[in-house]
Amino acid sequence: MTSHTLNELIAEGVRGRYILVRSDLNVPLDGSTVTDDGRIKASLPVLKKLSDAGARVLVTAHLGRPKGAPEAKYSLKPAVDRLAELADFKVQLAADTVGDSAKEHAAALQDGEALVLENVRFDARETSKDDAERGAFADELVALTGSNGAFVDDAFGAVHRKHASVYDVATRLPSYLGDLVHTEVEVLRKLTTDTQRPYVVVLGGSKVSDKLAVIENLLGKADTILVGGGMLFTFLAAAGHKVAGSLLEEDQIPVVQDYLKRAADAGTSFVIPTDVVVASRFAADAEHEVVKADAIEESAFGASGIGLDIGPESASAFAAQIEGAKTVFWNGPMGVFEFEAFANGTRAIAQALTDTVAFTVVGGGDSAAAVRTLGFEDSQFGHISTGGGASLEYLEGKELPGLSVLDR
Ligand SMILES: Nc1ncnc2c1ncn2[C@@H]1O[C@H](COP(=O)(O)OP(=O)(O)O)[C@@H](O)[C@H]1O
Ligand SMILES: O=C(OP(=O)(O)O)[C@H](O)COP(=O)(O)O
Repeated sequence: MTSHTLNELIAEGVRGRYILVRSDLNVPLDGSTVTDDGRIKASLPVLKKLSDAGARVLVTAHLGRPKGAPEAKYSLKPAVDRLAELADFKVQLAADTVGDSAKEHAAALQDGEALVLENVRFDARETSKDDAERGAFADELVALTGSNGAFVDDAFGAVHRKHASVYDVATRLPSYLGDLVHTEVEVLRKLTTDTQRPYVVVLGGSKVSDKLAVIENLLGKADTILVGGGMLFTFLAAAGHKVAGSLLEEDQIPVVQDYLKRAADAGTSFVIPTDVVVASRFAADAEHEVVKADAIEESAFGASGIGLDIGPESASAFAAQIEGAKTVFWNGPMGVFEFEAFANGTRAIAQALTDTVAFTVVGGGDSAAAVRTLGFEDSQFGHISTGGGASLEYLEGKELPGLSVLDR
């Protein structure tokens, strides 16, 4: 990758210029409280560097997956409030993304100040598959930078998204690689060019179809894939088991059956949980019990039971695999760790990663939040990446639109 860097932009001079920065401020919230500010802290250095150099910083970011229209629960306000607390320069939030509020606040911005535009995904054009629609939105974002603007992509967690604020703005402005993206890519490059084996990949979380797609290119690259979190139920269903009310992507069952068929020839083995924690409902205080993975419907909750964590036997089996590994990449919590009763699987995996001598990388907003919430320190892991899907797609060897668009 031979992109222009933020330091080159600073050397060119940014005082008084509008610099558009894509950050990843997609943090977990409990109501309006940020429960893990890791991504905000990781985004701050680039914003500060630009502020210190006198730029007028326009920040774009997304939060959650709103459906292309404003929705109060997806406002960036909690994230921006936290950013403003941490920053030693003025940070404001516009009430819209490219509307009157954004234009007025941008026009009033002083050197060294930052304005965060409201959630880019409040506009359906941000994520459109139609190039012209995304382009029109990108034009409106770029117009806020006046005649001498530039773009810095610092949102590592979103580099795998061909979205207007990630990709299309970079085709319209002189564009630069942010320091966070640079650091993340350097670590992952090392992991892919000099992979020490056995190489174990642990997958979980709730973005099931995104992550199932990634497995295609991990076959043959990873020695072992440990399957937990929401996706494990699609694996169980693919093996012919009933999963009651658990998260299930029915249309992905044939895809998983195909992976299972090809795994041995590809030299990759899957480890699927043998026991699961099943709950009566999706709640912190739900009744729950451990059952065999092939007997989920036989729990006390019958067909309405929901699998919310891997069981203790599976957690031990996963930990043993991790103990024997030389490289471990982990994305996606093993269960609904936000509820203490269903955090044990995730805790066991985090513990195994901290106990092993292997090089360990944890990727993903919620995975990083999980290890911190459960009391682990960042320094106990080889690297904590701000991007889950992004780092998985990098490890797959896929071209990432947010990176390739910055290539000179
Ligand atoms: N069995 C499960 N059922 C429903 N949700 C789950 C399950 N296991 C894990 N999750 C949820 O997955 C979410 C994180 O998923 P994801 O966004 O894919 O991870 P990351 O942000 O680390 O990439 C967590 O909020 C967690 O509660
Ligand atoms: O949270 C994110 O990704 P992750 O859960 O894979 O770490 C990024 O902010 C990207 O969000 P998206 O997966 O809704 O595009």
